[in-house]
Amino acid sequence: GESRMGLQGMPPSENPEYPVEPSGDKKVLVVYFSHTGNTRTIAAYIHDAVKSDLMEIRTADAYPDAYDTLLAQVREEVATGYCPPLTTHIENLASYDVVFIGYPIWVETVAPPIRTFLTTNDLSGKTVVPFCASGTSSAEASYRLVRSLCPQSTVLEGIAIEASEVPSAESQVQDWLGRIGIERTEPQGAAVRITAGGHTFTGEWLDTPLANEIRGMFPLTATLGRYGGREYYGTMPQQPTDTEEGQLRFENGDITYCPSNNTIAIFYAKADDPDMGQLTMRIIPIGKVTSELGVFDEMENRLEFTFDHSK
Ligand SMILES: Cc1cc2nc3c(=O)[nH]c(=O)nc-3n(C[C@H](O)[C@H](O)[C@H](O)COP(=O)(O)O)c2cc1C
Repeated sequence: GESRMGLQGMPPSENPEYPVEPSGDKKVLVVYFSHTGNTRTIAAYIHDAVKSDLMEIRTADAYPDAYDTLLAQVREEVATGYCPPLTTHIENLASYDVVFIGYPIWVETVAPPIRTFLTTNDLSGKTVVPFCASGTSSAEASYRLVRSLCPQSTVLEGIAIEASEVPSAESQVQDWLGRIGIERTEPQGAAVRITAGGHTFTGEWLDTPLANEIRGMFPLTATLGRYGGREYYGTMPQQPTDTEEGQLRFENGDITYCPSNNTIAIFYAKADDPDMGQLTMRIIPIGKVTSELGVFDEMENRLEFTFDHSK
């Protein structure tokens, strides 16, 4: 997809990675400042867990590396409420619904570049989520500052991770995202309805070239027979052309196409069975049955199945 952010003064390697569709119908941005990389690592955990854009905030003047010099400068900046100029400019900030804001705790509060970011950008009406890397300080004062700098935003519970914990904190971050209700929602495939022997199943169809080609044949009727106590399969009424290589494993519920013998199958059981969980012919997933799979065990061994759009 197109990159949705305008960047100035940043090398190409710093462009946001994988601009992808956001979580659910919300557009999410993860923006952060990091001096020694801990906040960057947490930002990556969030970016991996949530469908978001990712952007690092850079200052016009780099902070010194020497700790004492840096500490003296940061103390002064925090005491005076100084806003260091940034080279990062997010052109379409308005289009985001949720903005994660990451920073190291510096002298008990938000690192000054974030003060600049929150002062120069309008986040009103958005959901703002603070996250930070810290030493041993509480992050509460930093959250208060975030709330006071975005009074018109909904500021959610933040997370603070101690520097030494950062490398092993991915699941902690995922738990927190679940707690605050921001989780990745997988894109929903097209809803389909499958009927056989008086039963109706609901399912999702994938958005792949092959799956779409087969969906174009709906209503698709085929006679499928039970095999191995795990699947119903049978020959397709027409042969699709847009095939891929396929795979030798399946999940229960998978609706698949097998190019070697032009068959469609519904796998309903035994994905974890040491013998029957293995395939000898490659299959390509095209959809998934989302309703109760136990029904398949009780149906006749040979049946006419109809795949159609859900009405
Ligand atoms: C100048 C400076 C001041 C800091 N002040 C604090 C502090 O007051 N409380 C704290 O818990 N950690 C403090 N730290 C530690 C950082 O919050 C911690 O190392 C953090 O993981 C750095 O994140 P980063 O790697 O993203 O820059 C300070 C670090 C620096 C460099």
